[in-house]
Amino acid sequence: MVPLIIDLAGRHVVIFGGGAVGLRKATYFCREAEVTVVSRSFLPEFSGLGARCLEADLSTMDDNALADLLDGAFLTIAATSDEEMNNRVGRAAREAGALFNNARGNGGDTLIPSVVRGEEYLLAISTGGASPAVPRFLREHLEETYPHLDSMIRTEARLRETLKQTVPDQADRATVLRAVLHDPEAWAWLAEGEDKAYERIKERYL
Ligand SMILES: C[C@@]1(CC(=O)O)c2cc3[nH]c(cc4nc(cc5[nH]c(cc(n2)[C@H]1CCC(=O)O)[C@@](C)(CC(=O)O)[C@@H]5CCC(=O)O)C(CC(=O)O)=C4CCC(=O)O)c(CCC(=O)O)c3CC(=O)O
Ligand SMILES: NC(=O)C1=CN([C@@H]2O[C@H](COP(=O)(O)OP(=O)(O)OC[C@H]3O[C@@H](n4cnc5c(N)ncnc54)[C@H](O)[C@@H]3O)[C@@H](O)[C@H]2O)C=CC1
Repeated sequence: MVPLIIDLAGRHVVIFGGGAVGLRKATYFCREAEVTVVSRSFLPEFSGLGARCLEADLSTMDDNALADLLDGAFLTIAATSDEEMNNRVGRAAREAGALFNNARGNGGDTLIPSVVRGEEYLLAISTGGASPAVPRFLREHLEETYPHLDSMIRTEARLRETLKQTVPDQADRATVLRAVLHDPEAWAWLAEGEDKAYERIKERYL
């Protein structure tokens, strides 16, 4: 498997299962895709989420009706508690040419990672399905360890532009940028405010 970062604006994501897992996946995709959730029951949190909710039971749905639901879908997710039904959705998704993620059952061709996101970065973490508790642990660890990562990225970007004009050798520029990243005081300054930190970093390194 290889990681991709995909713009889902205007794409259709169809999720089966209105429980806690379906809700987590729907929340994840609702921020930019058009999401339809199909289930025989829905947790109350689905109202107000912005997803289209269709009440239906897969075990009484024929193959044509299932294919109709998947028509034009970019990604299909099976998150019901019924493994057989999840696998059936997977077969239908393949026929419809949609990507498929299975929350339980035969693995699909797509995994949903843990995501650490800031204004300036996005990290996706996966164990390839081996131990989903680990990506969550790492996400929480990174969020706690680097609360000022956005500020550091903006500061490095500013510094990089300045260095390009003042330091002719590329290797020397890279050394400064790496040194700032490894400087615990630089991180501490960033916690107190970005502009002031930038000035102090310039004083120390330029
Ligand atoms: C294969 C995969 C398919 C898929 O759903 O995409 C899958 C499958 C399963 N997960 C299960 C359980 C748990 N899942 C989590 C958490 C997350 N699971 C996610 C992804 C994935 N889970 C895919 C591969 C991920 C990878 O690459 O490693 C995350 C990253 C993203 C998301 O789902 O949003 C999200 C963290 C989000 C975050 O917080 O950052 C926790 C931890 C917790 O909630 O505290 C537990 C309990 C602890 C445990 O069991 O490990 C079970 C039931 C096992 C059982 O019955 O015992 C199955 C089914 C099975 O194994 O058969
Ligand atoms: N991938 C992941 O991250 C995780 C996966 N799981 C697994 O995912 C599955 C779903 O977990 P939860 O959401 O907690 O379960 P849940 O039981 O709360 O929700 C299941 C949903 O599927 C619907 N459903 C079941 N059979 C259906 C059918 N025939 N037709 C239409 N809808 C149907 C139910 O109405 C319900 O809304 C479980 O099998 C669980 O073991 C559990 C934890 C994490």
